[in-house]
Amino acid sequence: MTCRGLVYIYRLEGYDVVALGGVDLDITPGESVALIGPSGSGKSTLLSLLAGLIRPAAGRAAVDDIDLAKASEGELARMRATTVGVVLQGAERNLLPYLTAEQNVRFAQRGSAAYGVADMPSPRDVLSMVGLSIRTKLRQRPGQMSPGERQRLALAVALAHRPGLLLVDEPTSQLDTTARDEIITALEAVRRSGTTVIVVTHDPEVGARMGRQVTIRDGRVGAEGQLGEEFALVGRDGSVHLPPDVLTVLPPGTRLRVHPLEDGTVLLVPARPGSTLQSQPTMRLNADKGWFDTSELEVS
Ligand SMILES: Nc1ncnc2c1ncn2[C@@H]1O[C@H](COP(=O)(O)OP(=O)(O)OP(=O)(O)O)[C@@H](O)[C@H]1O
Repeated sequence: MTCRGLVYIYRLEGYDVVALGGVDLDITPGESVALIGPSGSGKSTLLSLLAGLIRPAAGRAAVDDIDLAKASEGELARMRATTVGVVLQGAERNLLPYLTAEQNVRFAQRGSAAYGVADMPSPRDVLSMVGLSIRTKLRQRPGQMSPGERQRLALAVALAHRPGLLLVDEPTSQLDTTARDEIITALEAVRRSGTTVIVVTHDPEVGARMGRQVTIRDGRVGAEGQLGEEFALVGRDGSVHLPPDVLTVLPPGTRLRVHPLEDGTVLLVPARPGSTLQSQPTMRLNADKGWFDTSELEVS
């Protein structure tokens, strides 16, 4: 999955909302990625674009070999039936209320079979991956299930055709910690099966359990985390989104002097009148590793 300079604009009467202002992102097969970031930053919009539910206003987005800007509606519907599984926010939106759990999965498989997908797992196997394969659960309708079970059923429906990419929007909102942990366990099982997982989440625990965390801020990729370490990214235009803790020291609008040092470190020093390195907060960039080390922030 690749995005280059991806832009999306909601056109409202009288004004436009730029939800994505140039997203650059590559996700390789088998990765599990959490899209995190403040409310309104563009996470759900990015997920909807990757699902082919809305079209980019500019830039490029591709899932496998499918160009999401150029593909026809039919090609996008085929993509969702064959290679991508989508779980929209709110489990109920993904389920048919009058069908049992097993029938919901079977119904989704019928849709994929119409597009030529063969060799799909049995509904029980799919439901087993999300921990819902006991006999009583198979026969329950969504309305008879707990909120966490409904959410896991929505995951199963999205996984029914064994997609290579699973897109999930806020799977744990309004769930208690037990139900949340069961969702995380299910997502980890999906990842282990080789499916790429992209999850929009506000839940730090879900974020931490995905292999990679991508922060979306103001419609762009703001920072990345991996193995507990946060990375800031230099964009294609040379801009850098600073992590929130750094922004408290170097707020938006701060003019910076940029000092590349011989050891590969770059110092960012606020250009205040009469400032010296000793009297100003200084940000240190490690050019070799490409990250900001916030622990080296010198505030004197
Ligand atoms: N249907 C819509 N019409 C107009 N503006 C919208 C619409 N959906 C989202 N927006 C705006 O686009 C921007 C990005 O919204 P989006 O829902 O993608 O953010 P988000 O990071 O997913 O937020 P949240 O975490 O609250 O779900 C916000 O400014 C939002 O108000």
